[in-house]
Amino acid sequence: MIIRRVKTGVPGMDEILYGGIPERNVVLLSGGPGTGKSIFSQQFLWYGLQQGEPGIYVALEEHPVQIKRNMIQFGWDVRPYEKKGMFAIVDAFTGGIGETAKREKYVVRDPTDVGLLVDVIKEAIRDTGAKRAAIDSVSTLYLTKPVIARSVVMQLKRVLSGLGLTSILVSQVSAQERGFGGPGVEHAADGIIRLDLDEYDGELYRSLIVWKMRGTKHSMRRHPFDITDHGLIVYYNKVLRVRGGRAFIEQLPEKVVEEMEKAAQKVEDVYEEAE
Ligand SMILES: Nc1ncnc2c1ncn2[C@@H]1O[C@H](COP(=O)(O)OP(=O)(O)OP(=O)(O)O)[C@@H](O)[C@H]1O
Repeated sequence: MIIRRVKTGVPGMDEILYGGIPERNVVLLSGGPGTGKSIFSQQFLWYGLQQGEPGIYVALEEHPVQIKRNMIQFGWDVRPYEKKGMFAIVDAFTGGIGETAKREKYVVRDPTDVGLLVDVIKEAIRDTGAKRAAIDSVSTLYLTKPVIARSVVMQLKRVLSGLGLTSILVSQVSAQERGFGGPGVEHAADGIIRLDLDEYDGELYRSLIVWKMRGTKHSMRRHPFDITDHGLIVYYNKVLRVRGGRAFIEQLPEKVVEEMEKAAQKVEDVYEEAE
């Protein structure tokens, strides 16, 4: 049986994942402040929309108006897709307070009530026919109650994966923390992608590593990436190595690069044949 894959739409990322995220996987996108988690998850949804795949964005950290404004900066204007009913923001931020919030269709009055949140998410999925979801950030749901972290993620996973969606759960960790958001969460997730921003010798370097991804082979290396006016670009053909407190970006051997490219191309071919 072939595993269907969902392309992230982040250039270079699908090569690292040997073709994309296996369908229905719930992926923890973890990282410190300013590492690019929100942008990555928005790019993932935007790419889906370009492929005709509806999506939902669950906003727990930012006002929906601000999210749309941020996305436009990268050329990702979701408003026409909202009008068409292909995209929805679940507002779990405002609690329904404010004029703009009153116009939002999917408002979670009490975001600490996970049952309520799940109900609104289900409604948004039903209405849009979503195939992709991003929750930004899932850590907000259990910040003050770490003991419920695993059960929150499991509840979300049952709904999202059960309804056939492929999802990104943004997980905030502190800048120096080595983990991904707590043991319960890390094991419950089907995949973990870790984004990092580290200072070496007076300079900040962005890099990412796929820690786990059920259902597929993936690169085991730390790859550098950039954030540009068009979103993230991952250098799947390069590796970030640290020696003596200094960072070095090195080209990977041709053979390794080719293997990733071939795997990603194979997935493309399978899809083309299926069409
Ligand atoms: N147009 C751009 N070009 C280059 N870099 C940009 C651009 N826009 C934003 N950035 C970078 O992206 C960072 C913000 O990314 P993002 O909001 O995705 O971070 P995050 O990981 O979600 O952070 P947090 O957990 O703090 O919300 C900024 O700090 C900046 O470094």
